[in-house]
Amino acid sequence: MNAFFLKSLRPYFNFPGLSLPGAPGSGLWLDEKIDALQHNVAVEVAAYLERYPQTKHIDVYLNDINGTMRGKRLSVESMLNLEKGCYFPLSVYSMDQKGKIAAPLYDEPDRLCVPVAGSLRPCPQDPEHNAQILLTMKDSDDSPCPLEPRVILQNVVARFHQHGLFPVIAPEIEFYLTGRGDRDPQNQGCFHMDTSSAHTELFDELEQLAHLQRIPLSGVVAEAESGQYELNLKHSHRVVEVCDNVLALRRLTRYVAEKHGLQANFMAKPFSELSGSGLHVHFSLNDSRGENVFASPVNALNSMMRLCIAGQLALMPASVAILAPGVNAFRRLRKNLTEPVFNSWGYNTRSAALRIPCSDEHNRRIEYRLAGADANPYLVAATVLTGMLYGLEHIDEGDLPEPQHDQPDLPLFQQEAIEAFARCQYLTDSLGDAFSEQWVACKLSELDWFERIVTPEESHLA
Ligand SMILES: NC(=O)CC[C@H](N)C(=O)O
Repeated sequence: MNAFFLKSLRPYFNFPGLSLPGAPGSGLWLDEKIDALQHNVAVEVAAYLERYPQTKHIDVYLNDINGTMRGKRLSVESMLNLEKGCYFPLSVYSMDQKGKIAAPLYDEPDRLCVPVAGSLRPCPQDPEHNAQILLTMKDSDDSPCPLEPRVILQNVVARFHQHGLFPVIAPEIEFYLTGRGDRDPQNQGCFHMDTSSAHTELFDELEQLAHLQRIPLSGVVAEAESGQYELNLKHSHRVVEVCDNVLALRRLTRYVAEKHGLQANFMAKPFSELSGSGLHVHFSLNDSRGENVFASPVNALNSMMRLCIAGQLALMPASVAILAPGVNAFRRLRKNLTEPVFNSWGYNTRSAALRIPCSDEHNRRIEYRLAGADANPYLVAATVLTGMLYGLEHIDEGDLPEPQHDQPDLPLFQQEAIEAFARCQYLTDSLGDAFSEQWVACKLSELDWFERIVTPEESHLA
């Protein structure tokens, strides 16, 4: 990390024992290192098979750039050799939302994919007989694959860790339950307790399976619209793992809904007249002792927090292309009371993209509300954290904005958002050139496909 980062960090936050550059030798850093060393896939498999002796199959999978799981089901025998990994084509990371290879890579090479330690768990479908494990792809020289969103997030998080800072995140994912004719007719608005009880069995099963999969689901809330709900995940400094869990939870929710004759819809704007669905993420920063660096009175937010807010705002126009991954996500970014159309920050307001929720000082955090429920959580976290790094590295304290609305201007159409992303070298460098090129190619290909479709509504216009 460059000297500039250190220059801007030092005056604002001096915690004892900070040794730069490199790892502080204690606290959360060590905690994660010890954990990684203790994890051994062969040991994990043996313990799993002891606990689930009836296991017949294992799903091995990668999460692609759109957050779609891609993998295969193997027989239980393959579990015994799991640590050796298996091969998938690199083009898994060039696929668009429809699974089409949008940006062909030279030679279509296969790459070795190895299991992510600690990710072996029962599959939601028939957990006694089916297991699942997340894979991570290696590049040709055995280094982590730069096109993999999980790796991209790991790299961004590592930039904080090098300086003894530990991002903490807590996601909230909105979705609609649809199916049985119309949406749930009993809905009586936000937080209505009887609304969730209309689906008691479904949510009970979701909770049980989430527990089985070690997904720390901390709440289910009825949202503003009929049939709309929000799933809350517990905050954690294991940022990458939290994002693994968001994707596992989306899959789990779809599965449980289907079992109950319904569909879980994670589109950002499934119904033109109703509120959209967001992936809101709460961000804070811990020091190596686990203390929240943002802790400060609400009317006097400290400089670290204000620099992070300013950085997030500065990079927001370029970030939209990642936070809104398709045309549908842009339909959500329109004027409405609660969707974050005001590209701004504010206290306790849901119309701002960055909201400072009510909390005590020690839980002070930024809720980043712009991403759609369909966004890839690894990329959302990597992008928003890059904004925070930008603030810490490049923004002067004198430039910190007061709470405001309608600043900065956001690109509200996908084409211009993609262009703004491609122009922002700080963000494309942070996510990696190879990935950024793939993303632009995939998104342009999806947009091209979409714009060729003639909708029935158009015929009424001629
Ligand atoms: N309760 C809320 O915060 C509503 C959020 C809104 N559904 C969105 O799309 O972001």
